[in-house]
Amino acid sequence: MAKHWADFQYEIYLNGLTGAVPRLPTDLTRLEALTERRLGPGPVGYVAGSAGDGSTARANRAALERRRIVPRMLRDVHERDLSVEVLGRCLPAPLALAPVGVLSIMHPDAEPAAARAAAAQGVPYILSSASSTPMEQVAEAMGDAERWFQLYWPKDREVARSFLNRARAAGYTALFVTLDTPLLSWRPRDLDQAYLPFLHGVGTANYFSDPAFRAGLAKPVHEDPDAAVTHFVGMFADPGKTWPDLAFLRENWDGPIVLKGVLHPDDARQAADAGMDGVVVSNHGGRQVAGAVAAADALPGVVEAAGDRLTVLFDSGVRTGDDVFKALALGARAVLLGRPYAYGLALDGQAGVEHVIRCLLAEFDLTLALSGHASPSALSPADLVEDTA
Ligand SMILES: Cc1cc2nc3c(=O)[nH]c(=O)nc-3n(C[C@H](O)[C@H](O)[C@H](O)COP(=O)(O)O)c2cc1C
Ligand SMILES: CC(C)CC(=O)C(=O)O
Repeated sequence: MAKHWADFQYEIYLNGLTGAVPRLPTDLTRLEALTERRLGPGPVGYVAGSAGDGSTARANRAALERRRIVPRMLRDVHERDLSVEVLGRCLPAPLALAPVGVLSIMHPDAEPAAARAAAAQGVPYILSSASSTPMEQVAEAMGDAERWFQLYWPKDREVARSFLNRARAAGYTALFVTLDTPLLSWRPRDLDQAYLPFLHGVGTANYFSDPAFRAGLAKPVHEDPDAAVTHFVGMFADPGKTWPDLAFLRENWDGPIVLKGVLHPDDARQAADAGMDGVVVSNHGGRQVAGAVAAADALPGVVEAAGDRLTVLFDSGVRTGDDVFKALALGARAVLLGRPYAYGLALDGQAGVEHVIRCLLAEFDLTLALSGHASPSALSPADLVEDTA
């Protein structure tokens, strides 16, 4: 019998018999406000902020909220199985933790704590290139859990090649290449605080520990950290890249490659033509293009264009179990969770991230069952209506 994530609900009530209540709210939309009170203005602005006036981040939520579930009754939901196949792996639920860099500004235990939480719950963790901890150390923290690596594609080919070699050697099996960040967007919350973690050396661990990166420095990092940061800023991304450049990644990575940040159906077709394995429909949580299409509104078009040539994943705005339901009903195979787990980490370290995962999946499991479905594969757009009021 598959695990019933909804059992967490009963566990909470049972614990209540001894007077215990959850340390964090079970409504994950409340975590941001709590984090705002806990962290300094720079870090909290960085994680909670988005591009421009925040309209894309708001649109992400609105596009999910506008879609309403139409529950069905009397359909035997006693036994449920939330498992899905993603990139050739069987996942226990349609969820992975999105790559979120610089987690040490949230909590000193940073990426290893998030990775341990994901591993404990059996959920894949996608480690960011811009992590505060080198990829090898995070891999160790994950034990034998599924490891996926996110690449910010460096301008320097040798550094890119070195990252891919290191990731493979450390046991990462799938590569997520983020396309929507060739430049950092206009982010007023960060600009008003004049705060960018990288300039404080945070998020540079994979670079500063990389032999190919270090070969480009006149002096060792510890002798001239400012020069190392400048070198990092110069090579972090390359706005000159185009579709044919993907051949380099295909030649240097033999596992699945997923392009993150795809919103247009034609880009999905190009991804498939370039031999990619999947796409993440994402607008980076509203952090890149202010005024961009909401991710949930872009999802159906990408799903149609992808057909059976690509695995389609989704992120941007997922906060609740019903958001997961809606993304899957619109055609995503699984969702990536972003800010909520970073807030869980900020508020309660590894335990906070585990709490977030368990709440989200318990709520999803219950939403699925109460809507008359026993597995994610049963969902379709017909389970939703659009609230046009
Ligand atoms: C603080 C922060 C750091 C992020 N760092 C990365 C990153 O290093 N690589 C990446 O591909 N996406 C990064 N993202 C984007 C997430 O992977 C994901 O697309 C986004 O958080 C989803 O939106 P949501 O937070 O509204 O759910 C970051 C997001 C946040 C909030
Ligand atoms: C721009 C990156 C370095 C980190 C990131 O993805 C983000 O802050 O959204």
